[in-house]
Amino acid sequence: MDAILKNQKHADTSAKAAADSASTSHAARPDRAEVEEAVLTLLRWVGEDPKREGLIETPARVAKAYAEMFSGYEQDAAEELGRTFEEVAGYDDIVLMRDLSFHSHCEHHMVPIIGKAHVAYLPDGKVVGLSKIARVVDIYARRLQTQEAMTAQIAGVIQDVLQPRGVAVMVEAEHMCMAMRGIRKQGSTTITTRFTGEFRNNNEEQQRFLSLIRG
Ligand SMILES: Nc1nc2c(ncn2[C@@H]2O[C@H](COP(=O)(O)OP(=O)(O)OP(=O)(O)O)[C@@H](O)[C@H]2O)c(=O)[nH]1
Ligand SMILES: [Zn+2]
Repeated sequence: MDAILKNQKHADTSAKAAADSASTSHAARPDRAEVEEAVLTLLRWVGEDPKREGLIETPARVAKAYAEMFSGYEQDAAEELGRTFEEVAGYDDIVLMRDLSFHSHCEHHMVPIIGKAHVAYLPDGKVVGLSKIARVVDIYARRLQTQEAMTAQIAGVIQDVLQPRGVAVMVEAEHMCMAMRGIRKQGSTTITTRFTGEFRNNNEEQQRFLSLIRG
């Protein structure tokens, strides 16, 4: 648990550093030409001829795709949750978003992790726009991840910023590094959970979350 928390802190710090450096200078990052050169090297590594017609534009396309798939380093999840509402007619029960699909990449092999996140919180006076929860999932997904760290990061930022009575996060995902290579187990799903506050301390609330996502 401590290790996950530390990683989470580390990830947030590095993300902040990346975001800061992105807004000030790109000194720490390679430029497009260097990235394209690296893709050329990979093409040669897999046995391709980078000069053949179909591959001429590939290094540029890969650089563009990576910028999109890893755009989470440029974004601040806490900022997304900054705008809250209090006018919800006293509603203070569970808010649950089920089946938020995401695509991420594992930090070990840089291949896809494909899955769904279920995120709930018990508001304490304020709620947040539903799309913001989905954005938080995407921000963390669009970084190199382990499923455990991503699960802890989503719960951590919602707890820190909204300060609800509790947060529950379940992530279900398939890791392509287990399906396409290595052990080659297709169709297996990894489930991770993180509970805070009442979801952690009150078994009934935790069971309610679990039965709602299964329903
Ligand atoms: N805990 C955890 N492990 C992950 C995640 N994504 C990938 N892995 C695992 O990370 C491990 C990396 O193991 P290593 O032995 O360093 O690398 P490897 O030789 O490529 O391992 P194999 O996949 O077993 O061939 C593998 O067991 C992967 O299945 C994740 O999100 N969480
Ligand atoms: Zn992997």
